[in-house]
Formats: sequence, C-alpha cells, structure tokens
Amino acid sequence: MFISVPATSANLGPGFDTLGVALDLRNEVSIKRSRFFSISIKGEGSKSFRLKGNNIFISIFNEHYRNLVDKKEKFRFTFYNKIPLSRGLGSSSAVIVSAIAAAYAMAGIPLSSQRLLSLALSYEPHPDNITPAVMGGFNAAVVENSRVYSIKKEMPQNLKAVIVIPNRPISTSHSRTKLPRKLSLSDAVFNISHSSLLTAAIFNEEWDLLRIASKDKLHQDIRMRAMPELFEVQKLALQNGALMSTLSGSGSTFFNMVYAEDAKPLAYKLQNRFSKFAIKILDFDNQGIIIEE
Ligand SMILES: Nc1ncnc2c1ncn2[C@@H]1O[C@H](COP(=O)(O)OP(=O)(O)O)[C@@H](O)[C@H]1O
Ligand SMILES: N[C@@H](CCOP(=O)(O)O)C(=O)O
Repeated sequence: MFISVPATSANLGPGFDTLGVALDLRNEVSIKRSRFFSISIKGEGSKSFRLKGNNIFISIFNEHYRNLVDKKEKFRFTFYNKIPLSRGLGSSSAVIVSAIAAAYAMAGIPLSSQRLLSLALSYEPHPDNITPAVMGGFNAAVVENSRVYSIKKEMPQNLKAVIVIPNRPISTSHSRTKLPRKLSLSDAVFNISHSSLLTAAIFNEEWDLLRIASKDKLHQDIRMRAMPELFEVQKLALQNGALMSTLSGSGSTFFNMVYAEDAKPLAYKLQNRFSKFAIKILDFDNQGIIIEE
C-alpha cells in the first residue's frame, strides 16, 4: 500500500487556523505486511534518531489499526519525505492524515475524507493544514463540534509558489504559546475583513487584490520578529512580482504566490540575497491525499 500527501501552507496571512493551500511537495510512504517490524526513512528526517525510535506516523497508525483489526501484525514502513520538518509546511499534518488513512486502507475499511478530517482533528485541532492536505487546492475551513466544514477552490496552472525555507526549525506548538490571548476589536475587524477579502479574491481569481487582502494583525509580525530577515524576504518578494508574501504556517518558511512567468526571476533574486536559505519553485497541488492499495 502506498500513500502520498502534499505539503501545505497555512494561514496565508490573516486566515489564522482557517485558510490553507496545498503545494506539490509530497511525503510518500509504502507499507507492506512483513514477518518483522522495520522502518526506513529517506529524505527529510532520515538522519533523525528520534524519527526512527519514536515516530508519530507509527504510533498513530498502530493506534487506529489496532482499533480496527483484532490481530497482531507486523509491517515494513518505508518513508520518502520531501516536506521539511518544523518549517511551517505542514509536515505534522501530512504525517497525521497519512497515518490514519494508511491504517484504514491496510484494514480494508473505507474512510471518507470527511471522517479522515474529523479523526485528524484530535491530533491537530486547527483545520488549515489538514484540510488542504486531504482535499488539495485552496481551502477555507471551520471546525464545529469536531467536524470540519470546508470549501475548496482548485488553483490554476498559471500560478506558482516560490517558497523560502530558512535553516531554522520552529515548533508550531511552542510558537502558538507566544501569541496574544486577547485582540483589540479593531485588530479583530482587520483580520476578519482581510481574510474574507482574501478568500473571495481567490475564489474569483482576482489575484491583484491579494497584496492588500493578505495583511494580518494577529500572528505574523510577532512570529517574524523572532527571525527579522523574514521582513526583508517579504519586502524583496513584494517588490519583485509576488502577488502575496506571507509566513507559511508558524514559519520559518515564507510563502510567495506569483504568476508563473515571475517565479524564476523572483527565485533568483531571493537566492542571491539570501544564499543560506533554500528557495523552491512549486506548483500548487489540487489532488490532496493519494492512496494506492
Ligand atoms: N516525516 C515525518 N515523520 C515523522 N514525524 C514527523 C515527520 N514530519 C514531522 N513530524 C513530526 O512533526 C513535528 C513537527 O511538527 P510542527 O512543529 O507542527 O511543524 P510543521 O510546521 O512542519 O508541521 C516534528 O518534530 C515531528 O515530531
Ligand atoms: N494555524 C497554525 C498553522 C501551523 O502550520 P504549521 O505548518 O507551522 O504546522 C498556526 O499558525 O499555528
């Protein structure tokens, strides 16, 4: 059995815990029944002893598989990871949704996307990464009574993401503890209005509105202050063709949306200026999770 899940960029500025988009950068895992348990990790995380010894994919998979199938079995897991860990590209969501989906697929029990999202919420209570990871495309998502309500918009081919990946990991859960517990009414209105306009602009394909619509007053600046070069990344990107330039999830990656023809010139400028950061040009992903049994 084989599962592949895309990276995701969450928040997109003002849509904290709500908006997210899938990127064509995938983690893949192959699972086979075997006489012995074994785990092999290639790509991101392959040098981490922690990922071999205490892997959240394995623990989530086992938890679900043992609930579904009443017999002890052993598996050979082979991971091909392309999503960098703790960089704001939804690596944890990719692991969570793929582990749950894999357990159901190996047990031969059908699982709807809706149910997969509900199960994933118990590990990651915000829907902005898990929804595009499962559905692909851009998603606006809300959680109510442990259920995700979402609408997807397929991203067009003429847009690309130029992502800037610093060498520094940021733990999402730690980063969330630094955010303010209270907002002023004017900041709340600012984020509601910008996030609404951003969603409408994406659905209507009015890309020139994104620069204004992607502003945020809730989390982004506070997080960027921990790594002030990110302000320069954003400024350079917006001066060189980015339609929007936002912190990806909790960072440290920066996400820039561009017209396809602007992607290479922008990537070149960013790489010249920030030689220590990895720059990637990615397509948007519209497929979401892929399961081959
Ligand atoms: N491919 C992977 N295999 C196993 N665990 C992973 C993998 N990718 C991420 N994780 C787990 O998720 C954690 C990172 O989650 P998080 O801080 O939310 O960052 P991100 O922004 O990448 O989602 C890692 O420390 C690790 O425990
Ligand atoms: N809304 C969350 C998104 C976290 O995304 P990640 O890719 O950094 O895990 C937040 O901003 O905390």
